[in-house]
Amino acid sequence: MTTTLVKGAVPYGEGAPVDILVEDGQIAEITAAGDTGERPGDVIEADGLVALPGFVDLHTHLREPGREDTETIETGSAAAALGGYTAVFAMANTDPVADNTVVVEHVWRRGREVALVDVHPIGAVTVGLKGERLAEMGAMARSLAGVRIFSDDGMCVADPLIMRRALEYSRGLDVLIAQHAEEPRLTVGAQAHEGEAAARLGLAGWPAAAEESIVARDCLLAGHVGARLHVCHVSTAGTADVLRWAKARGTQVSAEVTPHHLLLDDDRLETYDPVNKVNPPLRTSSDTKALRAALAEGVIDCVATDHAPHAPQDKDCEWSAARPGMLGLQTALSVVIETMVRPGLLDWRGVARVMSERPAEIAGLPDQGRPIAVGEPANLVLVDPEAVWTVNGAQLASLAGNTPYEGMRLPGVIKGTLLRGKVTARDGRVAS
Ligand SMILES: NC(=O)N[C@@H](CC(=O)O)C(=O)O
Ligand SMILES: [Zn+2]
Ligand SMILES: [Zn+2]
Repeated sequence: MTTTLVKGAVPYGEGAPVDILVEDGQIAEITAAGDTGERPGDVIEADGLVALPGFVDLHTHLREPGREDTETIETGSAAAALGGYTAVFAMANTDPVADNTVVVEHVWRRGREVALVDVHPIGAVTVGLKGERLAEMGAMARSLAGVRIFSDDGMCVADPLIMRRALEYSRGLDVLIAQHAEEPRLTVGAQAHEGEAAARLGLAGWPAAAEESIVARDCLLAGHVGARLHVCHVSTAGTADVLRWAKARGTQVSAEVTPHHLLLDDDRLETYDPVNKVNPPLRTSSDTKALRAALAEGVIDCVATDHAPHAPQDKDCEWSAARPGMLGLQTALSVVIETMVRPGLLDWRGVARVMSERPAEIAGLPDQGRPIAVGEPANLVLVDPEAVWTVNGAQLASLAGNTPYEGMRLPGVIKGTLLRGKVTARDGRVAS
């Protein structure tokens, strides 16, 4: 039997510190700090640390297979563990695309071998992400990988009839379609959010309505066929309004926002530094404000990183040639503290809700996002809420270094992550 004693942590940052005894992957005892006698096994000194359920990321790009020069399942899993994650969903836009059982089973198996975080492959909705023919969703759902989320992320399922059919199948299979909402006809050649900043810099604009119109359409389609829908990386105030309306009329829709869309805005364009290029683009400061409010309110259900590693040659080039995307796994919590906890929009219970509980519920993971209570799986993250750190892309576990937070001082340091009782990260190092 493996035993770990977490000493002096404060679950959800509420009340008196406790000792949490973990045995065989489960929380076996919770007692007032100091009351637990000598125990054999590992001890984690967690005095004053906030204990939260391990985070669940519904949107991660791990780049294996195909771009192992930028991230592998192993390096991405390390970044996830260091970021406090105990489960991640790996997007299907790999090379080859995860549109068949061979690829999703590879990702699943490799994730198990690395064993730093539960890696759940997302299957593609359409063959090759082309938006033309549905992929074999049923076969992927029934495979060893047990795929439960399907997405063409990177591309929008733009054809309304294909989207309708996908939603109908998803209902029958009890899986979830996650849409990258972007009407492609409205974003041809687009480089940045369509607004003042892009106009001044002469960058082709990416209108908010390209996102909002697809979200509205998909909510109507999901309601019509009685399916669930998940909206990836919500980036505009208008999308939050559409979601509020759809939820009020009973649509089964959930949505995520990325840390970068909560913190950064199109003021960043002034530098022309492609590290700030991302899809959907950084919007205006009034959008970030509306997204924070929508997350606090529950109109946006959760935070997902859209961790998108890119090689230097694909990022350190002229703006129009650069690939969109930014790293996110190791900075997500700090950005959520900065944008949501410090301004008083969320307390630690709220952080647990948006980073762990809601994503686990949306994905249907029975053993993640669970309460910190006796008998529950020991998926835990220990956070020093007062500590501050300086982001350095080269020191992050990802193979790529494209963080938009380079040099920024951010609050909140992750001191430990436990996956079913096994320590996966401790004091900034991945457990071997
Ligand atoms: N977010 C991004 O800018 N890029 C993602 C694709 C995506 O999430 O749409 C990627 O795969 O690089
Ligand atoms: Zn996307
Ligand atoms: Zn993505």
